[in-house]
Amino acid sequence: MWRRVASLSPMISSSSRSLALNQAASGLKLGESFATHMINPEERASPPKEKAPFITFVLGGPGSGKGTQCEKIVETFGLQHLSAGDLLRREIAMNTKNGATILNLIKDGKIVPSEVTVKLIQKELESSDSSKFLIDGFPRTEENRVAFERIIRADPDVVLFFDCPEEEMVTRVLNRNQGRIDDNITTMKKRLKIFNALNRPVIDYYKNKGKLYTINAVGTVDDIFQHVLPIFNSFEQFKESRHVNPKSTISSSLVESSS
Ligand SMILES: Nc1ncnc2c1ncn2[C@@H]1O[C@H](COP(=O)(O)OP(=O)(O)OP(=O)(O)O)[C@@H](O)[C@H]1O
Ligand SMILES: O=c1ccn([C@@H]2O[C@H](COP(=O)(O)O)[C@@H](O)[C@H]2O)c(=O)[nH]1
Ligand SMILES: [Mg+2]
Repeated sequence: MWRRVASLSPMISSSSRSLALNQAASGLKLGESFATHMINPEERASPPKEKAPFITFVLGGPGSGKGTQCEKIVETFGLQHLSAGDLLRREIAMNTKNGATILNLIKDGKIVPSEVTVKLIQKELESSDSSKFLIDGFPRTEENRVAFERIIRADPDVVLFFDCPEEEMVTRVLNRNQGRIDDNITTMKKRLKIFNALNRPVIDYYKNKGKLYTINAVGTVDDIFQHVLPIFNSFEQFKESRHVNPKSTISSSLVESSS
């Protein structure tokens, strides 16, 4: 397990410094991948130089296109995609001790207890070699958000919100055809209610923190991705990692940032 470290390095951004420091202290795989060099005895007095992970939360209503856009972000910028819904569905498929409870909650469009979801995300973060993550469909509630901060001890660097009209989301979900237990009109109505009641306050929270990028999620997949590109391009660490569409530069007026 990661453990807390009291002193904070000025080399690490406030957003994710606890995660990097805790991982570095634990000697776990993720911590190793963030370390920029091995520490020799002369360097022990210097502040640690571990790089904090870059965390993006991907929010939006059911069927707004989060997963679809995440695939494109992964292709272009190489972040690791962690879909909270997929992690929960994997618990069901593997028939774990929480599987049956999770199935009933998802069937009903309800939110799985924070502790369960955050622990699944934590396991993925800890076992990953990546330092850049897209956390898709999480946090769903203010309680989820607080639990993530408490357990992972990190904040997102960027929050994407795919803003899509309800009728469009309903059409997309009902046509998805991937055999999801919650892709039916009854569950969809419940999911929309829960999205408006519980997820919108999270979106507002990040808007007030200046971390929210609202993207108009209507149009073709490629059109929408053109709104996503400039967001990642504006971060130094992604300029180098682009391996698709290297010439594509899009006016920042296409995207509305609250920052
Ligand atoms: N821009 C788009 N135009 C039309 N259909 C789309 C668009 N983007 C995604 N879709 C389709 O809509 C459906 C929902 O998309 P996706 O699974 O990416 O949404 P999501 O936000 O991840 O949904 P959920 O929250 O239910 O997981 C999929 O069948 C996908 O192929
Ligand atoms: O953080 C989360 C994410 C998801 N759920 C439950 O899973 C379904 C489907 O999630 P998708 O992100 O749309 O794949 C969602 O309706 C919730 O029931 C969750 O509880 N917590
Ligand atoms: Mg999805």
